Amino acid sequence: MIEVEWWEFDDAETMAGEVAGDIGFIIEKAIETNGKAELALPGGQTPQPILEVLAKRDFDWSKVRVFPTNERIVDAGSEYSNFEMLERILGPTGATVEPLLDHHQHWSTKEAGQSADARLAGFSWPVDLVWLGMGDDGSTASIFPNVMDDAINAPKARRAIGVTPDPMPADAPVDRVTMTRGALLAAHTMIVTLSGAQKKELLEKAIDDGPLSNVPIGRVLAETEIPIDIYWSAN
Ligand SMILES: O=C1O[C@H](COP(=O)(O)O)[C@@H](O)[C@H](O)[C@H]1O
Repeated sequence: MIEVEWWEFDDAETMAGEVAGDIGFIIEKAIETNGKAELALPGGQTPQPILEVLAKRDFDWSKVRVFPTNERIVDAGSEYSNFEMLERILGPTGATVEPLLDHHQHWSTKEAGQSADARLAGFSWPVDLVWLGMGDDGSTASIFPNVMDDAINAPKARRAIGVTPDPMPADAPVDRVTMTRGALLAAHTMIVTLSGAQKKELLEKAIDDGPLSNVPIGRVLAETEIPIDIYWSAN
């Protein structure tokens, strides 16, 4: 049975302060211990207010490297890019924000996955933090329900693969690259952030179903060997 602790908040703003505080502690400890901090961060809406609070903290940001857990295969500057979002919020701090892809190249989905895999080899595994979000369908990073086998069962050494979602998510109908389950689990600390009653119910069931879960977040969390903190806000 995995070890999870839920932290519940009335609103996204209160949650942002708490999560940013906890991530700040992880960064400080990592810099103190190893002289650097390496963090895998989610895309989507939920992380943005948290990152905005975190960006106001006064670390030696030059020792912090972050990268997205997943990315949309889009041109440089696209509003769909998770890297662009991280760069916009954390770039001004002086942290190094690493893309999973060279967005100036025109990759096939498979090539994009291979390229992301090669880029991820440049980090020190396990990384200090893997932070996950969750979609309405139980997806996490860009591991989607109907097409999750390759990411869930990837060879241990494979950290990223290309993904064609089926169906395509309406809010960003493009192919992706995602960290594999093996890479997502290679972390000193793992947290999940989400909001809304429907997602809470879905995640509780996914955790209860464990390795038999039919949604990606359940299949990923079922294999964790470290305690997981789950931060949830009602809205
Ligand atoms: O598309 C994505 O969405 C999920 C969930 O995002 P949210 O807006 O519901 O918080 C996110 O975890 C993933 O990294 C992102 O690419």
